[in-house]
Amino acid sequence: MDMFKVLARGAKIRGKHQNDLELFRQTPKTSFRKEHDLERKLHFFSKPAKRTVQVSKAPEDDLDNVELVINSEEDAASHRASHRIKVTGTDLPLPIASFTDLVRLANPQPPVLRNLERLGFSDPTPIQSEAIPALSNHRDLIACAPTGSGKTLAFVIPIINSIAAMKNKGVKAVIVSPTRELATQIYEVAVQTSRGLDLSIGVVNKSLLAKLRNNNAGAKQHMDLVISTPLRLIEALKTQLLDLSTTQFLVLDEADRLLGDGFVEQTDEIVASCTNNSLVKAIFSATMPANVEDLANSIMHSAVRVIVGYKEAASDTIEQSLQFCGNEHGKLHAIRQMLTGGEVVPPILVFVQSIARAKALFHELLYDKVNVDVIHSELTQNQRDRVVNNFKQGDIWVLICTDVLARGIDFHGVNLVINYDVPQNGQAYVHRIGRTGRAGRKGKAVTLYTKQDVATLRPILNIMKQSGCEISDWLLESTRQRKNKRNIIERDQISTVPRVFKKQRKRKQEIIEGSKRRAQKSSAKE
Ligand SMILES: Nc1ncnc2c1ncn2[C@@H]1O[C@H](COP(=O)(O)OP(=O)(O)OP(=O)(O)O)[C@@H](O)[C@H]1O
Repeated sequence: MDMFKVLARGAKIRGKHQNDLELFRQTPKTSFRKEHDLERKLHFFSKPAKRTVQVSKAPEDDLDNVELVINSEEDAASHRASHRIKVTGTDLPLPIASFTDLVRLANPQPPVLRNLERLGFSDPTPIQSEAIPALSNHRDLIACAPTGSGKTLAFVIPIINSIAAMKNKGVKAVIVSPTRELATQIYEVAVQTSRGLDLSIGVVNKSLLAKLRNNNAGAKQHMDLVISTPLRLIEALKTQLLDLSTTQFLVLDEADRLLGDGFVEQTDEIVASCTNNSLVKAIFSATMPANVEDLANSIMHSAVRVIVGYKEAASDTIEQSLQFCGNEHGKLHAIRQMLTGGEVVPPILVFVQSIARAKALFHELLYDKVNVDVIHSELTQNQRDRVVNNFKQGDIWVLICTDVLARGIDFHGVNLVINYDVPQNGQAYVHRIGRTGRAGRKGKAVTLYTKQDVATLRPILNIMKQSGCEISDWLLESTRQRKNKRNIIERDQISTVPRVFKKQRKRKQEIIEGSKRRAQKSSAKE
């Protein structure tokens, strides 16, 4: 079947692509293990089989009889070695090897176990195996694990377990994320995990703020867990609609973004608003530069530090490649070839460097009748939500985006990420390509580059090399020779209009403006 037709707007999807669509639409109802038996060797999601109690046998009844897998420091060391987990800190809690091991932690909530089973999750991922006991033991935490390795549940499970047992009033836990899309996604995970528990959970957005404003003073006492972007949270704090003086848990998701330029002052303000002496602070990300860790350590007390795999590495379920396209025109040609040549299977995410370029590429691909949409921060929140939902439903096959979707977003079954523009740095690269190859699934990522980009490829080549990709010597050599200060590249516009016509147009424009100026001058003299 011609992929051009498959990608065409409004196309009916049949035959071999039906399966891809199903995977894309699927929410994880069935056991991840069952679905992906062939992929069990992938270490981020595999574990030695040694359990005696299954959650499926009525979790509440089994809780007293659970035989723990990890009972000693030796067990812990072998678990850590087999999953490439490095843990440092003092007085470290033992990891858990199954969700039923939650029983040995403070305040296990049977509904949480039931909910995890319903979601098809029986075993914690490596980051969950360490973060859940650390946070349940009220330890500050620095956690770095690959994209798509389950970091969200690593903080949601212990928070839900803990706050469900707290009797005090006021906001008990706060999760901060850099974008609203991610905040909404975390909210959905928290709601699914806490079904059956009497908890009030909310995303801080305009409608929640309006509700809090219209309610009587008691309203704020009913928020147990709030999830928010920094700006909205600060708005809520400044207008005294929320008060974090009773908060016990503060999680910064995508912490290197929240503690980096653009957000650090706001994050600082939020940390300062959490005045409870027993506040537990945790930071999570797939990339954790040393300066971010230093910053985090300055506000933490004897933190547990967990690194799964290598810091700042791409997930090893992603097949990475580079494609040289000469110039900007070549890139447009290459993406057209890819999307219409039948080699790539949707759903596909395409990252570009700016909003203007996102819009321009969207119009070019629309012209090719590709089933494509675009998302960026100039759209209203409703428009953004609609685009995200359409992509999740499989109604859109190719989604063009800026870095607004680069972090955290968990679209199921994205087959390919195309970096139409080379990302600005290694971290952006790791997060962008991490939208595929999630939860043990395989994915592909291709980065298009031009002659102009070669100077900036170094960090990406390093990440690719670390993942075992073969990089040609000439490319390594050419990036070595250049000064690699990453700047945003001034690129030619994305357009099919040939350069010669553009020049003619420009010349015509200059002639018109020149004659306007001359006319203005002579009328001024008169
Ligand atoms: N224990 C588990 N077993 C199987 N799948 C899981 C488990 N925990 C989480 N998942 C699934 O893994 C996927 C990725 O999880 P999540 O979005 O939390 O990744 P992440 O590590 O936060 O990624 P990113 O760094 O991109 O934000 C989700 O679809 C989630 O449902």
